[in-house]
Amino acid sequence: MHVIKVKDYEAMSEKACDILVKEMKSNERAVLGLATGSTPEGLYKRLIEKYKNHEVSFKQIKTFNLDEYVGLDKSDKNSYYYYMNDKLFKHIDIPPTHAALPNGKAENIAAECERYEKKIKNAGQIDIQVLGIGLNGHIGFNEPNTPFTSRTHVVKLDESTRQANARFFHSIDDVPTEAITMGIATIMDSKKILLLASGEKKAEILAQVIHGEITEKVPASVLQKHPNVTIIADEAALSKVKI
Ligand SMILES: N[C@@H]1[C@@H](O)[C@H](O)[C@@H](COP(=O)(O)O)O[C@@H]1O
Repeated sequence: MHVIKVKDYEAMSEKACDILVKEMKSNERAVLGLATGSTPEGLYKRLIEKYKNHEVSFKQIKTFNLDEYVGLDKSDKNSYYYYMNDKLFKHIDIPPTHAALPNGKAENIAAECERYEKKIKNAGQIDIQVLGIGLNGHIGFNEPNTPFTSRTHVVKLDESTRQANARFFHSIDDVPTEAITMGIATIMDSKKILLLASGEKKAEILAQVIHGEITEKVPASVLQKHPNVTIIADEAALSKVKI
């Protein structure tokens, strides 16, 4: 794992943007894996700037998001579909058919998981997968004890994850109980992985991910086994890591 320590959230976003732009410049048909949450918002703002300054085009880029809540409509402000459209897609020239998320409103969720996994496979490998990290070490919505061999599947969300994400909803009762997520093996198939972390509240879990045992109890610890992982984290998030 290559760890890049930066000063703060802005510097993390800047560095992540540089890496994605470099990838898109070297391969205009790059396949990007994208994440939601607060962490990548600064990255998306910068990518929009780069697009507006004609430095990059997304016309031939394909994207796959990690996850989506089950049961939320695309028009629901808390769906990841809405988030991605609002924070990135509607501001750039990506063809809507190239920007994929799991469909959390599919009638048959199991079939939807299979369809999504196949769609990723058909696009070839994901060139760079962007990840945030949950406080319990989840990546995508792969909660602790998800098998490392998992493919896209439906998950029951941890109470701690629902609590952590409740800030976006009216109340905790409105937070969905299930989600569709790329599996850990799906994520590990990516050629490169970029894990972003900012803030003191990520310090404990990040230390476990970098120095701890590789265990399904800490889903992100699997990244130690991936040949090309870059962690970009700020000083606060790395405050418990010796580097
Ligand atoms: N499913 C998402 C994850 O993909 C994300 O990494 C995590 C951390 O979110 P944040 O970046 O807001 O800390 O939250 C959610 O649960």
